[in-house]
Amino acid sequence: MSNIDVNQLAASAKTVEIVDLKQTTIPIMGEGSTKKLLICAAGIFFCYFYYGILQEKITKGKYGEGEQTEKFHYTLSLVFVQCVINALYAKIAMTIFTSKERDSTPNYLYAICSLTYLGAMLASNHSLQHVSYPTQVLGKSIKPIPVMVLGVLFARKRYPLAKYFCVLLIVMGVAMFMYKDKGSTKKTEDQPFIGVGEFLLLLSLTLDGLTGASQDRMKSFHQTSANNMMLHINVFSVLWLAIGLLATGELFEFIGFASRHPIVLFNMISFSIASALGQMFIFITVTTFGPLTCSIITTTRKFFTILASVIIFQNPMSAQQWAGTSLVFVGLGLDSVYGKEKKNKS
Ligand SMILES: Nc1ncnc2c1ncn2[C@@H]1O[C@H](COP(=O)(O)OP(=O)(O)O)[C@@H](O)[C@H]1O
Repeated sequence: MSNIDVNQLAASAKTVEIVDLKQTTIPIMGEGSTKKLLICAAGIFFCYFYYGILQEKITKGKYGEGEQTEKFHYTLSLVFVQCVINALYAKIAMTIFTSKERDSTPNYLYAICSLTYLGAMLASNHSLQHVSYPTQVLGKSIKPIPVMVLGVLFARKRYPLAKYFCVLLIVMGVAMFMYKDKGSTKKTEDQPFIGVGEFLLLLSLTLDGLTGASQDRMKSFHQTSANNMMLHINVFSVLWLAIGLLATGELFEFIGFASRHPIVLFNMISFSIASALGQMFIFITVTTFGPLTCSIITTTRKFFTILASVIIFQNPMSAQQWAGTSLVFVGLGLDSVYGKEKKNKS
């Protein structure tokens, strides 16, 4: 990405924020912003595609040979490295592009948001130790629903009725597309209905919703910029994680693990660079179009990635997957027409 691109994105983010505040509580989609939305979506798709591959490689990979084989269970350390690199990236971007940005966002809002953001990431990363990667992706596919509901409850967001309907169609479509009935792995009677993995996914979704609500508040009441949001949320997260790493003793266990398997460091740093680049687009989307639009992009990203691989490798699609795909496209199509208010009359 060239310097000019980043500057243009940042400048255009600012413009839309100002227009948004004056005229409406729901993002306006002018021609320029549609282009920007597509650039952000493409950036999120590309960076998080690589992010997903590395996440699975790190958390599900086997380290060592034979009896010496070890599993990776250092979620705090992984998210710590990720947040450090995210924060560094935001700081560099601010120094180079927008050093004079004023920020009226109170620190307590950043502190709360970083706790929920971090909790959501830790819970979803940790769930991978209890459920498979496809199950985690399926569970998190309903993310726009908690983001929308908690935004309405805690950030006084208001959406047209059509928006609720479109979000429901998209989420149902993605979930239908992802869901695979595993007939052979039936639950036995003494297995609980909700296991640890499912509980962690529910927790992660709730925290995603609360993160969205606090970001909605920052956007509406403080016009927080993308770089400021990215920097402060990650710096607070680094602080919480440093406390967690020391309190649990994971830091020392992880240092031992990394010295036995140094490849993990390389993968973690590549993962974090993909995360930082992806987060830049995430925060531009959040501060320009709001956390709900962002969660729709991140959710449909997973769907489109799998759909692309099905098409590229010419795998057959089940009737359920066709139905799911149709729902997603109908939902996205209707959303682009009816899901937003053109202008606030007041
Ligand atoms: N609203 C947001 N604010 C900050 N970071 C976000 C937001 N949405 C997503 N992210 C970042 O992007 C990562 C991937 O998000 P996503 O694709 O929705 O997958 P998941 O939440 O299932 O891990 C998150 O772990 C987080 O680091």
